[in-house]
Amino acid sequence: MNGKGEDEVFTMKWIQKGDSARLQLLDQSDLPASVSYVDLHNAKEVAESIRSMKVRGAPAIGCAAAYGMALECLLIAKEEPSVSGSTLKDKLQDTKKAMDEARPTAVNLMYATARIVEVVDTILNIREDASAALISECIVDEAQRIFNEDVENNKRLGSHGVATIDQDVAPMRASKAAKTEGATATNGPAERLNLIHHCNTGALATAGHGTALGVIFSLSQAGKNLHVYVDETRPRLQGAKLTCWELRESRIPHHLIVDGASGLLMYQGKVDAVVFGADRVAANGDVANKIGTFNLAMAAHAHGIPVYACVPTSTIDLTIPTGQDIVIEERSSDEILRVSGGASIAPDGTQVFNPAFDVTPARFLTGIITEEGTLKPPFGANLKEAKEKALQREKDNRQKSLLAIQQKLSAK
Ligand SMILES: CSC[C@H]1O[C@H](OP(=O)(O)O)[C@H](O)[C@@H]1O
Repeated sequence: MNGKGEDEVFTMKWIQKGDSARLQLLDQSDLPASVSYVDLHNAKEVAESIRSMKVRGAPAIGCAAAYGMALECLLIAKEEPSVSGSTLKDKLQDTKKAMDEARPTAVNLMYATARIVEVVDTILNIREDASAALISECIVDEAQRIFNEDVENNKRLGSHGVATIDQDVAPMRASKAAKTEGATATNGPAERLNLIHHCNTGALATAGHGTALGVIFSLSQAGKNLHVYVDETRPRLQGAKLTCWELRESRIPHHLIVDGASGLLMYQGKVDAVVFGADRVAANGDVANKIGTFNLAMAAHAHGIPVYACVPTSTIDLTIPTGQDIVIEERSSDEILRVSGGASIAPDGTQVFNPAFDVTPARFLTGIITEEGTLKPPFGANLKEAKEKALQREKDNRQKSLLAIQQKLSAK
């Protein structure tokens, strides 16, 4: 995950020979016990991998979905080489609909599949008789662009995060350190920066580097002395299983805690800031994220501890006015009743409510760290500006790919 050598673990890899392709996907449900991969050959297999959380994390889900659309288009082009552009578009829209239903809260999924359909529109507007093979080539290019843009955006987000922590948090840490005598058992030396992180938002949840964990990696790479309290994050335990695995790989000091321990740590003055990712950000700055985020942010707010949502602009959904309008995915009872699939922890017949996400009202956030910079309240106007900047950047990138498409079209 840290970009070293051929044997490095990767979240997903596109493998194509001629008109045959597969998506090699790290099966995250096996971590940390084992590192294993699955080969996916069509959109249905990708959608099932998203639904069963073999791949999870909003940006990673978006990248996988885009590749799933590319797999499907290649298969259609192979089975029906003379299919018309409009028929192909109809089939891909059906594919998008099925893919988008795999996990309804993470907007990166719908954002990515919409970009793929937009490419088809772009091509057909240039030449309505474009072949399915050519359209497939352009869709593969767009899926690769979505993947590569996510890695670059996360690194930019990480550097904004370092600047924000230096500006907002380090002075508070320094004044606290002046009052603290000696190191504490978990916090380490007084000058060390102690963060709480929720769920998993690292390279495993994205195309690379990560969002909130990406800020932590960037702080470490900048030589900051830091330590992380890792929320285990019930019920799927992404913190315990995935974040601890990534922090160990990166040799960043950390302690695993139960989600309910964050309040005590704040009460004891052991927390300098709280960072987490997002699955969808509404136009007013309300943040949908892994269940437990709201309680964490509220406790931090009550203690005057800075709270940052770390969000690529692809996760911002300006069509959703407030968090009240965000669909919250509910998952199976067994995720709560059976820890890692073991025996039930509650009496037979116990009723279960298992929302996978909650919504943190914008008023509990100190900032929203994006690749376009760190946004402070009032979030509405600032989110709109950041999204517009990102969309312009995407349009510029699309323009370059449009030129490449036109060259391909004229060469055919
Ligand atoms: C940068 S990942 C964003 C988000 O995705 C995770 O959810 P899940 O593991 O269920 O896919 C978690 O909410 C992260 O904060």
